[in-house]
Amino acid sequence: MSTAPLPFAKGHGTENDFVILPDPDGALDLTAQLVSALCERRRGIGGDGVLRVARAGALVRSGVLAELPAGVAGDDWFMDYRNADGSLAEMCGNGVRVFAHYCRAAGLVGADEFVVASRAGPRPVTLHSWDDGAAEVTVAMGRARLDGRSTVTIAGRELTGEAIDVGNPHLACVVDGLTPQTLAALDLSAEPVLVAGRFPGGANVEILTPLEPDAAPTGAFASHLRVIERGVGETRSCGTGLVAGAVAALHRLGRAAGVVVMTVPGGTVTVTLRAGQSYLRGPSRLIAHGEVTGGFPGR
Ligand SMILES: N[C@@H](CCC[C@H](N)C(=O)O)C(=O)O
Repeated sequence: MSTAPLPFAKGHGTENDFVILPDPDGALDLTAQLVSALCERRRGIGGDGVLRVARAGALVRSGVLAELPAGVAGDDWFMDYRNADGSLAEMCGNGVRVFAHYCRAAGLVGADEFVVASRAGPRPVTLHSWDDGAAEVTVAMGRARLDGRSTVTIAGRELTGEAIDVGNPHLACVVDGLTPQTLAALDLSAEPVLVAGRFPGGANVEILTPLEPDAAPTGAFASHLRVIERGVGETRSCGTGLVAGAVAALHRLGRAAGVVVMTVPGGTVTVTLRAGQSYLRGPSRLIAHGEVTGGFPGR
């Protein structure tokens, strides 16, 4: 058990909130128990997940990573993402925006364009604006891969969606006739039931309204989305889920490219699909810095 104080920061991207742990040398024993205790909203700091900030090479040396993911360099800053239940995930789109903001504001990087490494590979970021508390960030999220259709049962209702890999697994369900109001009224408290064996590692589930022209006359589309995240439950936003939702909704129109303004309970982001690439643009907020005391559970 460690008694040394553990520095942390707290941030969120469209209210998908994270405990950020600076650990450049990858020395912290980040157990599932410690992650879930930190994310607990009454006894802990509270968060949908943890972002450990470490050099990719240091995580290989300390055994957290078996090897560098393809395209990642040892000196890259690596987003070691953990869900609130302590499980690992390959990617977190809102997390990358907050992670990039943290790295820039903390002086770990000296430029507004750099690469954030993740288990899903490198994710180039652009900070359009930033200060110690607020930033606007675009993340190049890579190619989102459609992988056939499947179903999910939520609160006794079966929905059909597109399985989509955004580095992590999603089932994005565009529901005919769903409006922002009827979406907001859905009870998503029950655990979604996926088809047995279809997603061996589980999946994040998105429910969204069909595309409509965005209110601003820019040629963009608009959609409203809610998400139930693997390893967390319903969250107020999910960046990879927003990309998956945009891909599924455009696919229904026979399109592989387009701009979609996506609204979630925690705010609004813009997803752009172009030439086989996906881009997620939205806000990041850093709201607190502190120290977890030595006697904290899990340490
Ligand atoms: N909130 C994230 C996704 C986090 C990981 C997800 N729960 C999983 O297990 O795949 C995002 O913004 O993308």
